[in-house]
Amino acid sequence: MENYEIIQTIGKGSFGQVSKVRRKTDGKLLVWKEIEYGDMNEREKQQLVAEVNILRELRHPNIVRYYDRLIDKINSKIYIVMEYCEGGDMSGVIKKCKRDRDFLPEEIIWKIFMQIALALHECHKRKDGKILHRDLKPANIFLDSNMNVKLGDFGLSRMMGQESEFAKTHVGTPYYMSPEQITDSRYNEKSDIWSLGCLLYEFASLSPPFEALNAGALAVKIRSGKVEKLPSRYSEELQRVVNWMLSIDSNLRPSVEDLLNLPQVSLRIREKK
Ligand SMILES: CN(C)CCCNS(=O)(=O)c1cccc(Nc2nc(OCC3CCCCC3)c3[nH]cnc3n2)c1
Repeated sequence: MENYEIIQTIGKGSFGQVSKVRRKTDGKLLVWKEIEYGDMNEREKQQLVAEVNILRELRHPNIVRYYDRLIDKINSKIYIVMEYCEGGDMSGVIKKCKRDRDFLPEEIIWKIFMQIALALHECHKRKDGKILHRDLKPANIFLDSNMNVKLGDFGLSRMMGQESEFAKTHVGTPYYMSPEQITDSRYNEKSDIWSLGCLLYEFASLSPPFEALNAGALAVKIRSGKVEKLPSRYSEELQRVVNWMLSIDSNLRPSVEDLLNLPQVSLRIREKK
C-alpha cells in the first residue's frame, strides 16, 4: 500500500470501498477497489483469486485496465488497482441528460455501443472459458478523458453472482435481469446481450426498458416482452437492434459478432482505424 497515496474515496462499490489513488513512482492517477475476504470460505477465496487472474489477462482499449493487486493480510483485504476514468460512469451522463432534458445524439449512442460490443467480444471470444460480465449497467460503463468507453468491474461480478451471499449486499433493483435469469437463473453470453439491449435502450430513452417498484413486478414486465418504442428522433435501425437484443428467447438474440457486423457498427469500426 505504501506505493500508493489515497487521494479520496469515491464511493462504495457492490463489494467494498472505491478510492482514487496516486501511484508514488510516477504520480499516475488510479482507482483501487477494496475487497474484504475475512468472512469468505475457501471456495469463495478460490473464486476471488480466479476472477482477479482473469482481470489481469484482460487487455483491451474498451475494458478498464487492471494494474495491480495488493493484499493486506492483517485486515484480510485485497485491493484491486485499476485505471482511473476521468469521465466517470454512464449513469452520471444519463442523469445529466435527463436533468438538462437533452437526449444523446444517435451518433454518440452508436459510438458508445460499438465500444461496449468490442469489449464484450474480447471477453466472449476467449478460448478457455468465456468471461460473462453478468452486471452490464450504466454505472459499470466508464468514460476516459477522450470519450473512450471502458467496461468496468469485469469478472468480479461473478464473485457477486446471485448465488453467493455477497449478492445480498447487492443494492438496487436488477433492471437488466434477463428472462432466463428469472426463470431458471441460467446465465449465458446471450444474457449479456439482453443487458446490452437494456443499455442501448436506456442510452436512447434515458430510462431502463423495464421499471417496477419491486423485483416481482419487474419480473412480470421483463417476461411480458413489451418494450416502449424509442423516442421518434432515433432511427428505425436503432429500434430494430434494441428489439432484436431484447428477444425473450435467448436463441433469437444476436451474438456479439452479429452486432459487430451491423452496418452502423462495422462502418464505425473501420472509421476508427
Ligand atoms: C454511480 N455514479 C453516478 C457514481 C458517481 C460517479 N462519479 S465518481 O465515482 O465520483 C467518479 C467521477 C469521475 C471519475 C471516476 N472514475 C472512475 N470511477 C470508478 O468507479 C466509480 C465508483 C464505482 C462504485 C460505486 C461508486 C463509484 C472506476 N472504476 C474503475 N475505474 C474507475 N474510474 C469516478
